[in-house]
Amino acid sequence: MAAASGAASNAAASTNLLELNDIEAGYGRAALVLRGLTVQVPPATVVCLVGPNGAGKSTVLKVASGMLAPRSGSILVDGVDVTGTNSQRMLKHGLAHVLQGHSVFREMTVAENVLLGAFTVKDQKVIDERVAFVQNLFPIVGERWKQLAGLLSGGQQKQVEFARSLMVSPKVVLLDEPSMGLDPKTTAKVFEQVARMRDAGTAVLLVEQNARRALETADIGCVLDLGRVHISGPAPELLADPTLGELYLGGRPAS
Ligand SMILES: Nc1ncnc2c1ncn2[C@@H]1O[C@H](COP(=O)(O)OP(=O)(O)OP(=O)(O)O)[C@@H](O)[C@H]1O
Repeated sequence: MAAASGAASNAAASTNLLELNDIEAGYGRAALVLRGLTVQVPPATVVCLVGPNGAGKSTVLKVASGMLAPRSGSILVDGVDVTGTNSQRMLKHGLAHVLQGHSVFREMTVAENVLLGAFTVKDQKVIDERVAFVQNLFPIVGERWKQLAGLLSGGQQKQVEFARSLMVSPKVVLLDEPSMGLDPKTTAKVFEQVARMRDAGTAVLLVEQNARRALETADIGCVLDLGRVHISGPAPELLADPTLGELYLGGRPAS
């Protein structure tokens, strides 16, 4: 476990799909929220950001997706410097952001919701291949394809959001609190789906309040505090650390 360093800091630069290097960022004239934050996301890996309320976890995702321009530092996607790129172009570079809360359009069908994610894709054959891919990954999406999304449960709607994000064939999916508002059983299923995305080859940068549960799915954990990565390392090591458990994960690990 590394103190005050980025995730997977031993990985060579070229092996990371996303790198946020020494990022400083904040809102308007208010004080900085991120103060020299470094996070690295290798391929087919779930990296999870945990930390206290207000630590800046969602802000990291906003910077990564181009919603919020950093004041300093650099953002690399698959080795290409994309610092200062807006959110629409970030999508083209391969970063898909699944926002906090529910973002399905309830009055539209599951199909319409998912296909919205492919609005930049012109080739129908590619769209068809991706639809088959997401329907295979999230069977409920295929089963309820023609139904109104508003008729699905919260956990099923989350799968529609995941499917929509995968329609651009992203290099990295940014997931902001995917378990928000879901009961424990549904939360467990949502994390299973996150693992399935990773196993299908997509890298994930995940922000979660439900830190212990998220770290059980993640490969790498980063503890944020005071706007930078305080500690990072393999998620099982973070989970097993009694001090971290007390400070950041809501208690000691179960013995
Ligand atoms: N749109 C905004 N405008 C101004 N300040 C903001 C905005 N969004 C967040 N902040 C501030 O930035 C800081 C970090 O917020 P952020 O949402 O990134 O934290 P977080 O770690 O995700 O918190 P939580 O776990 O409570 O969701 C907080 O002090 C918050 O008030």
